[in-house]
Amino acid sequence: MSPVVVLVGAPGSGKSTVGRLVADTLGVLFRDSDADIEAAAGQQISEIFVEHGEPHFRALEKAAVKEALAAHDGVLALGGGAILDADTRILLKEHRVAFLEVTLADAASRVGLNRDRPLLLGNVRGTLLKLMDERRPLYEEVAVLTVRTDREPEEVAAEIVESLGK
Ligand SMILES: Nc1ncnc2c1ncn2[C@@H]1O[C@H](COP(=O)(O)OP(=O)(O)O)[C@@H](O)[C@H]1O
Ligand SMILES: O=C(O)C1=C[C@@H](OP(=O)(O)O)[C@@H](O)[C@H](O)C1
Ligand SMILES: [Mg+2]
Repeated sequence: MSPVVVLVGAPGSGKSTVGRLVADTLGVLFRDSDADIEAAAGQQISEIFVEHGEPHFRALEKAAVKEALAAHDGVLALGGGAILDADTRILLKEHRVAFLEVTLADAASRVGLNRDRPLLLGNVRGTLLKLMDERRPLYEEVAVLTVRTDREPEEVAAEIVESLGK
């Protein structure tokens, strides 16, 4: 079993939003590694960060991604930092991965409006800039497709569906 497509990209690139649209279009299930982590831990991501720290969150994330890659055959959205783990990147090489590319301005305005992201507390723009610079090579390393997101989520989803030949 393998996901139809796996979405990676920075926070605010639209992985969760676009992933759901792609799944709806294809008539398959949608899964989000962040939601899996929250369900397994019985805590929100922000609570996990505060109570147990980022390394613990990353360990939960690594296990959640491994499990979803092996057991899910719909659309899978990962958290923005999942690709930081080298073993996860190796696993992703066996999958169809799409990188949702986002500008700093778009990411900053989208996460500013949205639910809490513990990593971005404080200086949202500065943290996003650093994180996007550091991670871009990792997103590009695992992706077979790069999709621009400076347009409506429906258009982003349509390009991904088209790339799948469906
Ligand atoms: N292409 C887009 N254009 C405008 N807003 C978007 C787009 N994609 C996502 N959003 C909005 O940005 C916010 C973050 O989206 P989300 O899917 O949670 O991103 P991610 O999972 O990559 O962090 C949400 O409020 C969502 O509605
Ligand atoms: O970029 C990151 O390190 C993170 C991104 C978040 O997911 P989204 O990319 O869906 O916001 C979530 O996994 C956690 O807050 C850490
Ligand atoms: Mg998300």
